[in-house]
Amino acid sequence: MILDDLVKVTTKRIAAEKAQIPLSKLQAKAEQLPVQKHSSLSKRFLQPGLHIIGEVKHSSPSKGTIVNDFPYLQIATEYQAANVDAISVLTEPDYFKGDLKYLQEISKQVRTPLLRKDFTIDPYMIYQAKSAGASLILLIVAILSERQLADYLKLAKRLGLTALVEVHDESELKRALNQEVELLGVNNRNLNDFSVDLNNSLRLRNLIPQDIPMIAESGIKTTADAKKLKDAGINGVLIGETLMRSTDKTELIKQFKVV
Ligand SMILES: O=C(O)c1ccccc1NCC(=O)[C@H](O)[C@H](O)COP(=O)(O)O
Repeated sequence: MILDDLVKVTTKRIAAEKAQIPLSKLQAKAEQLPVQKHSSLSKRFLQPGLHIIGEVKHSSPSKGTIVNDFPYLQIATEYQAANVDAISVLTEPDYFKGDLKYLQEISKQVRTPLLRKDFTIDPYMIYQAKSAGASLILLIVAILSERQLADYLKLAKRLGLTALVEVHDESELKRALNQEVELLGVNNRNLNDFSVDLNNSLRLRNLIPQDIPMIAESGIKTTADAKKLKDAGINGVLIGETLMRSTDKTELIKQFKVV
């Protein structure tokens, strides 16, 4: 399965990065940065309306290269001007052509909260996210043990980061809800065959307490998709490919916001 490969390459990459910048040095840097008031971000997603997380995504395992031209700073600036609630920045290099430097540079240019979109499997990556200017990190339940999930949630909280905890099915959701989760993402993409089914989000919404904001992730193409999700009580959508391929991202975001 693709997640196994992603974990493998990420483990190797992080080992190499630790050899370049030791954990102690990164930790010292991250811990001296200001801690934002915790949980204000997740609460924001509970406010009325459909919240939008726009993704800066160059490539993906399911689609290959999505766009040839990738002016990531310009894209993030456009997302901010269109008033997205957060910007997801892919930093995984091997399958998504992402880079931590995109996050670092974007954080210097925009004030919108940034999600470090990567396959978090080591606390080192959480310190990296904080140091690079992220406000949110992604924790994918499928690739974490109970212990890791609990420890990473605790570390994120201590650093003032909001964790978007991602699940794909009922059993992962159950594991997530055993923890103190403040923001839940439901991925509509089946990572075995890459098929996308928005019903995944619709089905799981009913099993998630109303006070935990839920973000539907992947495969959102049209305003009709977004409306269906909003009408089902879903608080936000994370949109990558559709925005990346759009020649008028501002207008498209405007349309998604008013479904
Ligand atoms: O996008 C993929 O092909 C993919 C494959 C394996 C693991 C994760 C993958 N995507 C990560 C994401 O969560 C999406 O980038 C995000 O939900 C946006 O999806 P989309 O709007 O369909 O680009």
